[in-house]
Amino acid sequence: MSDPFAPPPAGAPPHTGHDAPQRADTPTASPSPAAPDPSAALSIRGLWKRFGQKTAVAGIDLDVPRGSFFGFVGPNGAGKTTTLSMATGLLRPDAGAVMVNGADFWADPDAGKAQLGVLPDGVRLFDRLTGLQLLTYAGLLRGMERDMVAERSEDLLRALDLTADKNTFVVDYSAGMTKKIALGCALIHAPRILVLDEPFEAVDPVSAANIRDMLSDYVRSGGTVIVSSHVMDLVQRMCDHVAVIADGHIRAAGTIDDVRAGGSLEDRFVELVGGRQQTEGLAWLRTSSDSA
Ligand SMILES: Nc1ncnc2c1ncn2[C@@H]1O[C@H](COP(=O)(O)OP(=O)(O)OP(=O)(O)O)[C@@H](O)[C@H]1O
Repeated sequence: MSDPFAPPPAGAPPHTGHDAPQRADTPTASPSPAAPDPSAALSIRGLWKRFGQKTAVAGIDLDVPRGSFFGFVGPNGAGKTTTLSMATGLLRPDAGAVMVNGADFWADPDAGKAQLGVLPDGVRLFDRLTGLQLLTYAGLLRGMERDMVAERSEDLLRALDLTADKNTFVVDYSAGMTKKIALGCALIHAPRILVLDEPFEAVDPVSAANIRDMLSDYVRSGGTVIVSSHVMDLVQRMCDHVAVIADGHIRAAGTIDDVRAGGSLEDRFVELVGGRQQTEGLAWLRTSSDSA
């Protein structure tokens, strides 16, 4: 049997790990430096995704150690959501390999998904359910016993400060409340790996601190958290590992201390991705230039 993770021979179309159609403009994968790491919670090799002419993810390699609190950062449009979507079964890669806890994810996505709790970006929920009903639905969908679902739902509602709103329809939740109930749905089956796209966006500081504590506790007990965020200070304080992505390429990855190299993560991020404007800015926006 051929090695499913072997890079394609030179000139050959990239290995997809599944039956994705090949396009003439699909990039030829550059050989990855090594096979995926089976000891990692998530190991990615040569992952590609194109949308028309736009290359969103350009053949990245990434290892997320088990038991790590892993930050995934990058500027707008860098490829974070696309990468996380391909790593969690929401989007089929054009090429490349994804290994979750040592198993080829795209060879058996259902088995992979069972190990993951996912908070996707732009989450679409069944919002005509109440918060409690939505958690119950998520738990039952994961094959959990009804008693356990009921118990964990109450625990989650308390931890997320949503108990008072448990019988409110999700459609009537604020953006932050919606984010929190979606997070609850990702947690209810106690997965070994959590993949959270911008979990703190729109969440108030007290709830965010509670969620951080909950996630830190989860990591201490052996779970792995992968979290995308734009808030460098938060990532620096909360995570032990980080990867920086820009233009679909990984610019740096490793422990927080390795990546920030003595400075702040924010300064290092700006250095790695560039983009600070040296121009005069928007002259017409200054109140002093009132030509109107
Ligand atoms: N379904 C799609 N169709 C076309 N282009 C897409 C699609 N999804 C993503 N892209 C493009 O791929 C690139 C990467 O997008 P992605 O959403 O992965 O970035 P991101 O790092 O998550 O950005 P942000 O921080 O703004 O959420 C962007 O240029 C985006 O416009």
